Amino acid sequence: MDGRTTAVVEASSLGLTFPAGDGDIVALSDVNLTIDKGEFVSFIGPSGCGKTTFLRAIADLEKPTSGTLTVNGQTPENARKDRAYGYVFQAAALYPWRTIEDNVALPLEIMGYGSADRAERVRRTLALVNLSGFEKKYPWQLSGGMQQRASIARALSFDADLLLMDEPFGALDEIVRDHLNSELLKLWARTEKTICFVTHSIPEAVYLSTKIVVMSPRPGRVTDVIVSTLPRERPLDIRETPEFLEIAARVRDGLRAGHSYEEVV
Ligand SMILES: Nc1ncnc2c1ncn2[C@@H]1O[C@H](COP(=O)(O)OP(=O)(O)OP(=O)(O)O)[C@@H](O)[C@H]1O
Repeated sequence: MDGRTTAVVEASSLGLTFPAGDGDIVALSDVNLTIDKGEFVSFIGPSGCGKTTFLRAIADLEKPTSGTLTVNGQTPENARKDRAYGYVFQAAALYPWRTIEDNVALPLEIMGYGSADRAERVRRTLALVNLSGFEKKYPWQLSGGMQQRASIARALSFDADLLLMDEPFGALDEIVRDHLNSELLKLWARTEKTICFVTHSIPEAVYLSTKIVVMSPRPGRVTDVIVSTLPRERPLDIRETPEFLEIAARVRDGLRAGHSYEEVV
């Protein structure tokens, strides 16, 4: 961070095209977006609108083909080298032969943290996601929701300020998802991380976010950016309030406007 800006992610006229044999695929086109420190930003839109590509570009896993993208005021490559982000995938992607604590410690091992520091960080991050006491278990001994919490702990273990989460709760049933949503909000409040979160769920996006980015496909672009008027502290029953439903309706309208039903098979 250069001290002049609080922008964690800044995209300006960002475009990203994948070359393909039968014509290029424009995954992102003219994306302009600022994500400030401490924001919780959700990306919502139909399949193929470029949500994952945008997250991967922030993480320096894809290279933009036009425009500019900065992360903490730096190029994505330098931000990656600075360990600016933790990444949480849809599947927990834990190694089955490693215990939960050894899974969480893995990035720390790769980054060369000493064993005492590793142990302390594993203890602290497992406590953050309410998994204290499960250190010695193997992933298959935990429920899907607990596995996903372990993968969040792994992403948090090296203290990155930015957390990139690609549909982390998409495969979980609704009750577990509700629970993890409210836990994630508490974790966000406690840690003051900046979170970029991909989802297909309107209620999830509205419940979690300070800002909702609505995207549409072909080419992938941002069609609406909704700044939430909900308070930061959100009990689950906030989802029944008129204010919540109003934001959800605006997201739904944005999704409808960008959706071509003819192309759905
Ligand atoms: N490595 C790649 N090579 C070619 N095309 C790609 C590649 N990665 C993504 N695409 C294409 O880019 C577009 C955007 O993909 P992306 O995965 O970002 O969409 P998404 O909004 O995350 O979709 P979903 O909700 O299904 O995960 C899609 O048309 C996809 O097929």
